[in-house]
Amino acid sequence: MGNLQIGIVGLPNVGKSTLFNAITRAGALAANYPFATIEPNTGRVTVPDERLEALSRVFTKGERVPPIIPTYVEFVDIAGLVRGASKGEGLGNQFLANIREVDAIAHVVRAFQDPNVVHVAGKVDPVSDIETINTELILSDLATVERRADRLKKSAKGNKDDAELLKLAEELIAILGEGRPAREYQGEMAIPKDFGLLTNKPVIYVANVGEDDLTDDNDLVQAIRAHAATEGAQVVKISAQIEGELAEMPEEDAAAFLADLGIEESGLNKLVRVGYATLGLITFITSGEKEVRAWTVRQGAKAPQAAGEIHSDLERGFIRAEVIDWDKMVEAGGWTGAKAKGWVRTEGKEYVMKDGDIMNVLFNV
Ligand SMILES: Nc1ncnc2c1ncn2[C@@H]1O[C@H](COP(=O)(O)OP(=O)(O)OP(=O)(O)O)[C@@H](O)[C@H]1O
Ligand SMILES: [Mg+2]
Repeated sequence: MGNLQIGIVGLPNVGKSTLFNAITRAGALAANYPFATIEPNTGRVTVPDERLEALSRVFTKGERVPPIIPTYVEFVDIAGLVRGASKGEGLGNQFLANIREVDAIAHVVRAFQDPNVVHVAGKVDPVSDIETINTELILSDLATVERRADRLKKSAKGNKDDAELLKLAEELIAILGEGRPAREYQGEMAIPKDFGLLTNKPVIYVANVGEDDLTDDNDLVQAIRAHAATEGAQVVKISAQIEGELAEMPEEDAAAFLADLGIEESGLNKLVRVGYATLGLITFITSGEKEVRAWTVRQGAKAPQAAGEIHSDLERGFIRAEVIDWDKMVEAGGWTGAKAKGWVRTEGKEYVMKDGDIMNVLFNV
């Protein structure tokens, strides 16, 4: 399924680019004034996975250490949205198009009190901020679906598929028109990806706090959590500023720094992990002396589909797969040992992949 893509939204000056910089270390301009981000930016972060390191050690032969090829999550940073963005206020609306294709939305909410950083609404009120952004996303989707419905009205005559799409579009217009997100649509049709709706994507709220508030939830974070709970959405608490500092450090220093702050995991790792969980994604691994590589599939994916991630030939010509749990492979010390112990299973076309499976595909060309 390629890399998971997450679009970053939020009001101006809430810390989106600071977070994005931490992600890419690319130095997109983060500045203390609204609309610092005037170009769409895409950056990527590796999905942290200790299993790959353990396997790379297993398959090391003398000097030859197999390279680790992780999976990535891509983030798209856009300019802050203000009230009226969907109607052309500010710069935000033109950039919404840049996140219509992403898989999920990270909604950054300011939960730090710093009088030196200007808030566009003049006060820090996360629930009101969230509602402002969500309203703009809904209005933007409403405009998108209305345009689509207009086109469908012409093509629906005599075209059954388009007639069904028109019905769907009209149901969506009713929902969005009531100020509700498209994900509340309960009908039987799946909303096609090419509708390009924003409010149909899963949202993760990112509560951006100051470094003193990383351990205990401040009032602002509590308010964000309470709001997210009403939507069934996850909250990841981070300090975008601290993430920037962490991104610059060697790994051991970063671990010590996190311990000093009293937290176990960097905010970025948490965000990536929650993103995978929210979208129901799992990782499988291909592993040997040549390389140790992670791949992403949706939960429920069967072996041929997983093989297709590696190459379409492997899906088309799939015969069977040799599968073993990654920790069994580490214990056995390689394919030969694992086979001798009888730990390598033969799985067919109906096998449902599990997180942490190592797979070797046998196929016909
Ligand atoms: N956790 C934090 N604590 C304190 N200050 C922060 C924190 N996160 C970001 N800031 C500061 O807030 C200001 C705005 O940050 P940033 O440029 O990342 O916002 P933005 O959301 O990208 O804004 P825009 O929509 O205008 O592009 C910067 O001065 C940044 O250093
Ligand atoms: Mg920015």
